[in-house]
Amino acid sequence: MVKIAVCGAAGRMGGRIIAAVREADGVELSGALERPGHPMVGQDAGFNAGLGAIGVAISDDLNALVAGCDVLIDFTTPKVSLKNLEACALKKKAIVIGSTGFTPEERALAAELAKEIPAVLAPNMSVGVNVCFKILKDIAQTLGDDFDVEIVEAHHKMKKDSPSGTAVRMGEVVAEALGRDYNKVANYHREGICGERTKEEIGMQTVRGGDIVGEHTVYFIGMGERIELTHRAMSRDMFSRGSVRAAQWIVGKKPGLYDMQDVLGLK
Ligand SMILES: NC(=O)C1=CN([C@@H]2O[C@H](COP(=O)(O)OP(=O)(O)OC[C@H]3O[C@@H](n4cnc5c(N)ncnc54)[C@H](O)[C@@H]3O)[C@@H](O)[C@H]2O)C=CC1
Ligand SMILES: O=C(O)C1=N[C@H](C(=O)O)C[C@H](O)C1
Repeated sequence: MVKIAVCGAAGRMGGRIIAAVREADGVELSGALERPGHPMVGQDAGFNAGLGAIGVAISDDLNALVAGCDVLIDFTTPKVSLKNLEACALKKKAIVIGSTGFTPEERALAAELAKEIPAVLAPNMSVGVNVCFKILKDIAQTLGDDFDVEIVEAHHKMKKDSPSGTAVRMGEVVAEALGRDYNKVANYHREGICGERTKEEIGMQTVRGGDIVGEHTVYFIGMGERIELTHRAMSRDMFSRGSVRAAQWIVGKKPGLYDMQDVLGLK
């Protein structure tokens, strides 16, 4: 039985992950964590999961929570996730991180810390998006430089980071397939007389509003034809089920930084 602790327990994802743990076989919820001072600290973790009382109180004691689990699932913020990664490394516990908005420097720190423990870091834990990551590489390589690439993502009005981690990863996959450096060719901002589009750039556009769960479209725009690859999430439950699947997979693996394509065997 894999013991899973959930960090960000009062969050939009935290509640769904707690529900997914309770529904899954072979795992149990060993703890739920929230930031110190959060109003739900001390309350039953089941309430945010829509389950009623499940007998697990939300704690703010990170070290105790890590000590009591086999793996921590963390959907919070990059800075919090890095602290949790450090805490898990100290206690040799596995971690699954879904947080997005990492800077390249923060991603490098995560990779360094993951030399001590097995860790999954993935901007999107749905099967569908990870299949998209796989086929985007083939589409980009096949079409080559004659098609302009633009990525548009849309999310709910509460999302704090932009563009989404999923959109960035899609851009990275396409850039790598085309022999480009994503950080050099990503274009996040077009305003005023900005000149003609260059062949190499990858346009990154963001839509925020309402309760959109998560939508991503990659456009391959040629002269006279266009290919569009779109993924639409209608529920957070495929992210939460994916995170539990990652948690079951990562326990016992060799130290290192893995992603959801490793978990799903898509590499
Ligand atoms: N990888 C994936 O498949 C997905 C990733 N995400 C990402 O997950 C992150 C969280 O998303 P949401 O749940 O919508 O956000 P949210 O804001 O609803 O939840 C985050 C929770 O973390 C808590 N938190 C903050 N500091 C903490 C600390 N020090 N210790 C414990 N808890 C702390 C907050 O109080 C909050 O309850 C975002 O970065 C989002 O982009 C969201 C959905 C899917
Ligand atoms: O914040 C969200 O909600 C989501 N964030 C992830 C991202 O930034 O890619 C994944 C998903 O799109 C939902």
